[in-house]
Amino acid sequence: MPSGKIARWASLSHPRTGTLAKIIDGQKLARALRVDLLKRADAIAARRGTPPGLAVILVGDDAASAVYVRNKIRACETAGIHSTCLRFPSTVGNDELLTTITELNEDAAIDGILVQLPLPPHILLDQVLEAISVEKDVDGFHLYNVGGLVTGNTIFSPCTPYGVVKLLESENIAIEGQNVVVVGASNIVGKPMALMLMARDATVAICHAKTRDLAQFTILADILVVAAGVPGLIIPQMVKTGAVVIDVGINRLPDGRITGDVDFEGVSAKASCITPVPGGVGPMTVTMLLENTIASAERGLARSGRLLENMDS
Ligand SMILES: Nc1nc2c(c(=O)[nH]1)N[C@@H](CN(C=O)c1ccc(C(=O)N[C@@H](CCC(=O)O)C(=O)O)cc1)CN2
Ligand SMILES: [Mg+2]
Repeated sequence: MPSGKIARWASLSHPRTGTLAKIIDGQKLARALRVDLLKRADAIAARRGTPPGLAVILVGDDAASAVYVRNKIRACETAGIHSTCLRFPSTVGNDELLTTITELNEDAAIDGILVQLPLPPHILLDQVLEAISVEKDVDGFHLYNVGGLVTGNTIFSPCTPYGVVKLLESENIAIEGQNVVVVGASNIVGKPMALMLMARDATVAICHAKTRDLAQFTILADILVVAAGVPGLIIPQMVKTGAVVIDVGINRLPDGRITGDVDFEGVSAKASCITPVPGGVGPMTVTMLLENTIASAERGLARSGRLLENMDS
């Protein structure tokens, strides 16, 4: 059961058409998915003698990044993934990062590599992301994988939008033919989210900081995905009755608590389904990182199996 305030709303809620939205519990789904991930990781370890491996590169001393990385490392432990965190001071040179990534690309025990964002401004972000082997790019930030979202050839989907798709699927929420409005056009959430939903035949509009009269778009959304980084941006008047509302925002309040981009209590009275913050999309982001890492290891095994077959024939 969800805890605290979430539990109070969950107990009052009823599906889809009621006056209080159903709360989509990302924590619960993440826990359920990790049971299966652990089985897949164990199967990989049994076949190749080493568990799936993830390398995380953390640069500088951003407190939030350190927390996210710690959570990823802990999540790996629960899913049978071996993880290693390589920490660098904020003064690290671009070349040192590139050398490290090259070594990790060649390391057979490492199936996934990610560079925690944001990076200090002197680091050439594009160069660093492009240095990661596309086959180990478990964040899905490499240009090849980003481009693959357009053409349907991506190897890894970026974790946050992938988590949103899983949440929608878990609730049997139809995507095909639905009007989707994505608020926020970042490279790591808004843009890939829009592409992934287009690939599932939704009609998608992307709004952003320069959009005039945001409400005229959001009010049309059957599914509203909000990743703007503006606390309380979405109020009930901006939401169609019965809409599915996915809040990807993570904003830290002065008292240390985190809140999303959606007025949760107000919008819950209008939406049919809604994700809370925390406990909605966030836990799914980390779970999809585990999924991508395990999928990478499975693909590696399939490749080496094919190689052996070719040598036999
Ligand atoms: N290399 C990457 N950098 C960043 C990513 C990313 O996917 N890859 N995304 C964000 C940060 N992030 C993961 O890295 C992330 C942020 C928040 C959560 C999360 O679980 N949030 C919880 C609340 C946590 C809290 O209380 O602080 C929730 O919403 O329930 C997961 C992952 C930017 N950088
Ligand atoms: Mg959340």
